[in-house]
Amino acid sequence: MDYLSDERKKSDFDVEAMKVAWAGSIQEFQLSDRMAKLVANDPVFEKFTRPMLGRKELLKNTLRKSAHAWKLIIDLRLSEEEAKWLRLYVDEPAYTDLHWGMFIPAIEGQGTEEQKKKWLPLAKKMQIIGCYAQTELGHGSNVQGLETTATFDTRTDEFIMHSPTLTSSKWWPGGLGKLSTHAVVYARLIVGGQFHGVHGFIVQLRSLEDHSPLPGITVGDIGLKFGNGAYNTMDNGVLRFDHVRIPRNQMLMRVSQVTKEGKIMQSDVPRQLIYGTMVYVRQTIVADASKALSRAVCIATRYSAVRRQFGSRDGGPETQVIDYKTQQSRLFPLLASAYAFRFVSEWLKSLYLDVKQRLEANEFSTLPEAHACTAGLKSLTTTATADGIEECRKLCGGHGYLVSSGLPELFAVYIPACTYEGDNVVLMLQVARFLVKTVSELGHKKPVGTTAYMGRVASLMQKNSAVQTAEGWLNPGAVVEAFESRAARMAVRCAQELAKFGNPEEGFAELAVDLVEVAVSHCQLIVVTKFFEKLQQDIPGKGVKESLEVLCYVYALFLLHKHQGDFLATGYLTPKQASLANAQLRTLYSKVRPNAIALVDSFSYTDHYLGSILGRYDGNVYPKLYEAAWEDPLNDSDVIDGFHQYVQPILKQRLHSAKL
Ligand SMILES: CCCCCCCCCC/C=C\CCCCCCCCCC(=O)SCCNC(=O)CCNC(=O)[C@H](O)C(C)(C)COP(=O)(O)OP(=O)(O)OC[C@H]1O[C@@H](n2cnc3c(N)ncnc32)[C@H](O)[C@@H]1OP(=O)(O)O
Ligand SMILES: Cc1cc2nc3c(=O)[nH]c(=O)nc-3n(C[C@H](O)[C@H](O)[C@H](O)COP(=O)(O)OP(=O)(O)OC[C@H]3O[C@@H](n4cnc5c(N)ncnc54)[C@H](O)[C@@H]3O)c2cc1C
Repeated sequence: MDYLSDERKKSDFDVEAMKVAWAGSIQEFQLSDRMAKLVANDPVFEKFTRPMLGRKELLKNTLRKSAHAWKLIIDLRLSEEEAKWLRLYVDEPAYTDLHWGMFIPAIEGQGTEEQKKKWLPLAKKMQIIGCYAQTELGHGSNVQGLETTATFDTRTDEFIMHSPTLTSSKWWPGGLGKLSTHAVVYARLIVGGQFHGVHGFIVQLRSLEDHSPLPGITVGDIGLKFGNGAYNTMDNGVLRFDHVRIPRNQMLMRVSQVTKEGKIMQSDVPRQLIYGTMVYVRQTIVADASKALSRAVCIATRYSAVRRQFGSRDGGPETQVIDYKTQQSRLFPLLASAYAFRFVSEWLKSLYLDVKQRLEANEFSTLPEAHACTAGLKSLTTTATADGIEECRKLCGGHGYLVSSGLPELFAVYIPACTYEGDNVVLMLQVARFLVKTVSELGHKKPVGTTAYMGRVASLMQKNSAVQTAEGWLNPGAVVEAFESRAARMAVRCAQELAKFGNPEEGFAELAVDLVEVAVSHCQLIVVTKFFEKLQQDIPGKGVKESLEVLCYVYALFLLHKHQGDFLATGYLTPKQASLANAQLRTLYSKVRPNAIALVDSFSYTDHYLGSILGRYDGNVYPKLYEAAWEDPLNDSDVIDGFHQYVQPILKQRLHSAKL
């Protein structure tokens, strides 16, 4: 029985076509759909018991699933794209993520041709397992502050890897604790007693025979992390070196080379390329944000249509909570954000692929913008997604707090995304630096790409919004101009404040809070612009483009409402215009309402992937919640183990004193 079938009938667009729009293309949709079904129908990938497993069982279970996934990849000859979808739907962080997601990309981006030829085939056949060992106990954000040393010994043509202090212990790398045989280790290069910056080195950690740590290496897991199950399927590790020797050719040498004689040779490649793996991963994290948020939103939307509270008339049914305006005002902007992040991630991927191609051809001019976009959008989307998942939990009331809602584990797995791959505030400060630089160069350098609007700064500073009616806000030009003006005005104002400081670094530190707000406004402008640009494309299917248009305006006007202080303070909007935008937003929520279930169905998530009783496709929530309760191990017996030992004596004492 489909309890949501009435809801599904209300929609006015072609859901199958929307699935394709969400996936990006028919090929991508089919590929993803095939992998989703493959995983959902395979009992090895069951995940309901995960939160109840102890750490050792949990990790062993993850190893079993990873081995099974690898077998499927080999047996079914899955392509790399298919394998990525398979990984998504298996839905369990594992050591293999860092192997494929960071170790291999680090060698690809920073290794010489010779190094790639040697290491990549081994890694791609998984004959070695690698991780990305950058962060230390004492330093994560400040990469130049890392303490691990790699000292070149000209006599033996080797580097000596050493951890001179407790704080230099590598700390956090995923896959390091128990599984990796190798790591790309970031360390201070010391040649002839001189420090030559931080570089990556390929270091073998464990024997390929019996997996025991090699001499001089101390390695282990850093311990339990937030939440049951969740990220505890990953062996985040600690690593120390005691004068471990590696051959010279295991320093990744695309950026700088050390010769046998101990000479440092700089190639034309900028040193920032050492940070290149982070640019790649941040871009993938933006795509993951849309997946995590859409998943939470799908659960909360379906449940909001099933759940009824208050409002019964003449004994009729109560009101579906999705019909409360307050519920809509919390849920629909998140639904719109999921779509917005999906489309901006599509754009970011194409930007990244373009930069990658240029880097391969030794063309580096677009690297700073790629860094700013990946850092800023990673920060913006992960912050919004982490907050959004928690909001979805609240939108599901008490039942959202049950593990069987799927939301607690999703939240616990997701929130470190605000920290890993760059703390979100630290990353926004990088964007701010880029913007301040752009403003300071306006006189002699034409801004391009995502900062092109700064080239029109004079008019953006003068022109105010012309919107007169609520309908007036349904105009891409009006909306984009509002976001451009806000971002440009905030950036210029901040740059003017900065100029008052004799020492720019002092000014940057003092104005950091304002600078982060400038960076956020710039990143929001990117997301809004890319959503409107997406709508310029051919999007087939009845009503699909129209529904996306509604979501695009919801996303933009919700942000405008939330940050109306910025829009008003910069003088671009009047209070009347801000309130017209809010009125339009209310109207838009009413347009979303009949399509809400169809819009989340368009993510095409299987019940296995959602892992949520509240978000079941058929809406059959209550019987399934009731059934699931009885599957809890506490309900194996009517009288709980420990009752006779610890509780009964207390009860007896009460009876005894009652007699007195
Ligand atoms: C066939 C089978 C296939 C099977 C497939 C399986 C599929 C699995 C795939 C899974 C895919 C993906 C999964 C990925 C899993 C992810 C899980 C996450 C794990 C998390 C990993 C980590 O956290 S790794 C550690 C990350 N650490 C950080 O991010 C540190 C943050 N700090 C920094 O980035 C920097 O230090 C800093 C940006 C803060 C810089 O500070 P500082 O001011 O000191 O900088 P510098 O002086 O060094 O340099 C400043 C100049 O450099 C520019 N800059 C800075 N960063 C970059 C960059 N990244 N790129 C380019 N340029 C950069 C900066 O702008 C300055 O420039 P100028 O102003 O011009 O000088
Ligand atoms: C689950 C997980 C997996 C991870 N996986 C890996 C991995 O595989 N490999 C790896 O190398 N690392 C990994 N990390 C480490 C991760 O990359 C770092 O934790 C991250 O980069 C943040 O650095 P930090 O811990 O030093 O934070 P800190 O920099 O110490 O941040 C603490 C606080 O200080 C603030 N702060 C710091 N600097 C500034 C500044 N300049 N201005 C203003 N505020 C500032 C931050 O905003 C934050 O609020 C992982 C971390 C987690 C949680």
